[in-house]
Amino acid sequence: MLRWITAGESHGRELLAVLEGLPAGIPIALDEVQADLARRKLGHGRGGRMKFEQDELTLSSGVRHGFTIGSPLGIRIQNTEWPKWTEVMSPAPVDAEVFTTGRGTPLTRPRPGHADLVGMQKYGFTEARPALERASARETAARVALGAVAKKFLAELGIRTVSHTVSMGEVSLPVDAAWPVPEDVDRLDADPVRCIDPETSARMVARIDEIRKSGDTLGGVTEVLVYGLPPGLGSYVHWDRRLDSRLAGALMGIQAIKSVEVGDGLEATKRPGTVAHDPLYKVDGAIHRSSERAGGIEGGMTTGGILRVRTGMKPIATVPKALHTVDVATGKNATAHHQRSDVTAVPASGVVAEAMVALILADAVVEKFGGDSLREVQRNLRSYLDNIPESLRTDSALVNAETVTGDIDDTPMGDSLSEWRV
Ligand SMILES: Cc1cc2nc3c(=O)[nH]c(=O)nc-3n(C[C@H](O)[C@H](O)[C@H](O)COP(=O)(O)O)c2cc1C
Ligand SMILES: C=C(O[C@@H]1CC(C(=O)O)=C[C@@H](OP(=O)(O)O)[C@H]1O)C(=O)O
Repeated sequence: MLRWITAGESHGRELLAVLEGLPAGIPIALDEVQADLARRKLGHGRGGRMKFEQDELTLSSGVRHGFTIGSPLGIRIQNTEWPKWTEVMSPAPVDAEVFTTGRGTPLTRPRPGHADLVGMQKYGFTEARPALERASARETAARVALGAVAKKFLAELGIRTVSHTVSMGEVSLPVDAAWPVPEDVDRLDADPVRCIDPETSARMVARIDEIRKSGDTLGGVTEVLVYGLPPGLGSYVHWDRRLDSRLAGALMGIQAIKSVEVGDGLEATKRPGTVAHDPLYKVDGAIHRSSERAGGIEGGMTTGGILRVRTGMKPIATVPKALHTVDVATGKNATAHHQRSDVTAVPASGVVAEAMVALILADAVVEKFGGDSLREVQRNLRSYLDNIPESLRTDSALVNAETVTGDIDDTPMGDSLSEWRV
């Protein structure tokens, strides 16, 4: 089992992350983890902090001479602005009253759409600072660092991820646009909104500029695709072992994510069954599918095809044209407090989603193939694939159903199935 945990406030000293359960022998280079952190800061529409935040990374434990050693992997990411925040965020005791009121200007006008108000109610604060500090998506830097390590592990097994932006507000990628492949990662990262189609990207950028000028914010949808997965990660036997359940939980755990779709998702709910699934065909000695509508998961398990999941992000809640709220210090109607903020973080949310998907898949790999060293995992994976009987072997290459020839056996199956037919 793989376990991970993060700690750290947005304007605290640093973020901490621990990943436990990885096999030994995975090559980890600091600059590769750092590169993933840099990808998360990209994207047209991000705010001032992303320009100067350095994401100063330290690998504190679990890696020796460039390889994991099987012990918990510890990561620290220092916050560049800490010197400016040492007093407001100081862990040193001041006096009893400061526990609830804090130092610095008290934030008593909670922002709708944030953890501000309920955080105060739940934890007993009289201002929003102690709640918003941890609710902030600054924490996603720690998850992306862990995800970078998980991706290195998966890459050693031939499993590769890519993510891209599907829609920005009402501007969407055409439905027939080709899916990105891992070779597109650099091109996507170089695009201002991480969109595969230049024409749609330009429209998304223009929409962000328009929204910024009007003092508003935008949400959107990103998609993660994973190539090279074996069939059988996850399981149908129990709800919490289903891979789609685990992915959805992890993705919904990203700040501001409000929907998760697997494969054709909601689109598929509008279609009849004949055009909603992925029929099977035997061609040249292997079973092929003719479509990838299910998103590479059937019965809570990977099919061996391309895994495809989408996450929908709500618009940033710190709206410059401030939303209506109540000042809880005076009891009067007011406008929410506003500080520097992103206009949109949809492109960054795709990079975070990629990290969460990689962590869940790495966990599922450890569960299925076990192993204390990378070599052992690789051996177990090979042996599993080699032992799938000839008659059940699948090939992830799609076939064109119209070109499949030969007789179709449509006689009813044995007694047990025909009994259902009543
Ligand atoms: C990468 C990323 C960056 C974000 N940046 C901001 C931001 O600059 N300002 C803001 O108000 N919310 C930002 N958010 C969203 C808030 O953290 C989120 O809306 C808040 O935690 C409440 O959302 P929830 O109800 O889903 O928890 C960001 C989210 C992500 C994933
Ligand atoms: C710091 C990051 O994102 C932050 C997420 C965030 C929020 O409210 O979620 C608010 C902003 O922070 P600040 O209030 O300090 O400007 C973003 O910059 C980051 O992604 O590394």
